[in-house]
Amino acid sequence: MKNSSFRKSFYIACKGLKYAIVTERNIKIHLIMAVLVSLLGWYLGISNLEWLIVILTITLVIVLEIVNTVVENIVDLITLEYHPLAAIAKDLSAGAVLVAALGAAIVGAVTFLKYLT
Ligand SMILES: Nc1ncnc2c1ncn2[C@@H]1O[C@H](COP(=O)(O)OP(=O)(O)OP(=O)(O)O)[C@@H](O)[C@H]1O
Repeated sequence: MKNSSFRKSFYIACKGLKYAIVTERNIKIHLIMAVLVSLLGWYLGISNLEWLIVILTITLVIVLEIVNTVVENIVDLITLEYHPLAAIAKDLSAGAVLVAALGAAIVGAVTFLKYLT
């Protein structure tokens, strides 16, 4: 019973991830960037600690992009009419992704530049 419920939760989570990847252009871009950054990390032989930081950073950006999609869908469910609060909610959510992406760019620069110079 518990196993079957865990399997169902896992299936539902995978369905959500599939939806995000199929419908969200930005998530596709983040995933392609994640693969490229991982290949670069492997090529340059970055340390275990650097891998941890890079993986956490990639995870943070992708998780926030998924949460941004959640916010957009909930706002659209509440109203498709123009509403200033809808704009604020969506803009804040997009702002959170931007902060994480800027942080990721800094992490990437600090981690990789020393191997490339
Ligand atoms: N109901 C609304 N009322 C007011 N402004 C809105 C509304 N829906 C969207 N907006 C404005 O349009 C912007 C883009 O919203 P939209 O839902 O189109 O996201 P998107 O362009 O699909 O984002 P992403 O590219 O991250 O998927 C929002 O950040 C907000 O400023």
